Amino acid sequence: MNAASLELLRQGAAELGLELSPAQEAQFGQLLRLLQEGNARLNLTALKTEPDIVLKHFVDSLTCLRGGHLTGPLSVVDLGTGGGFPTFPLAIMQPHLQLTPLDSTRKKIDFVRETALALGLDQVQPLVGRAETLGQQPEHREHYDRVVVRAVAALPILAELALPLLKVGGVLVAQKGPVSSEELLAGRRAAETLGGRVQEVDAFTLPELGDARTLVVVEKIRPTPSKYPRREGVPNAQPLFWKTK
Ligand SMILES: C[S@@+](CC[C@H](N)C(=O)[O-])C[C@H]1O[C@@H](n2cnc3c(N)ncnc32)[C@H](O)[C@@H]1O
Repeated sequence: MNAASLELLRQGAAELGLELSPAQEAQFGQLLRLLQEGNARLNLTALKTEPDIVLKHFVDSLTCLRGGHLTGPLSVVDLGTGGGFPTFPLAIMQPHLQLTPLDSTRKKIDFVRETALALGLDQVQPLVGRAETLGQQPEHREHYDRVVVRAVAALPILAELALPLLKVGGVLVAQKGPVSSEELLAGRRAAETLGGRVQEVDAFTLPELGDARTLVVVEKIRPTPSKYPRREGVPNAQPLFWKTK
């Protein structure tokens, strides 16, 4: 990683109250290189330049740590991880998290597995599958302390995909762009139907770029009714309390 990009990473982390050790800086440098190589083969991300990757993937992912919901020895599913975000920045900065990056696309999970191995991140255990299916399987349903999700779907869809995976007392941390009042209302209603309650809506801007972001935190307060999640594709096609596009 060049000196200017490293400085962007340090500043972005500092805004979140984080200081990178030399070992963590080296891991981010290696991640950058592996992502650029992987991208040439697999088209994992539209972001190609170093500062773009550093700000829009690394620093952006670290903002999931706002509010302190992702610290300590917690089991965390990263639902729809794609090329490994926010999993990798979280794993580097919070080594006590037990992370399960989940994606329905095998080639993405293969990349995440190889990259975790190369970075020595043993606490990252990737999984191929769809959240709708896993959410109905006893070994995954109501099994995790946290679900984190970045850039996957509208809130009512996320609520249906994520809340069944959480233990009662667990928390969904959904990182999104700007959230309209309509989406938030639908998200609140969906969360209530699924055993959750919106606990916090944290609107902020990304360091350096100023892009709008929202962290929506949903606590699971009772078990999810057994009919949720509905079968594959239905949460997206017929979102609870939300119009389809
Ligand atoms: C836009 S990408 C976001 C990737 C990553 N979270 C990021 O921020 O860069 C959305 C990812 O979610 C995955 N996905 C969407 N719906 C899913 C589901 N129901 N179960 C598992 N993965 C899903 C897709 O395969 C895709 O890789």
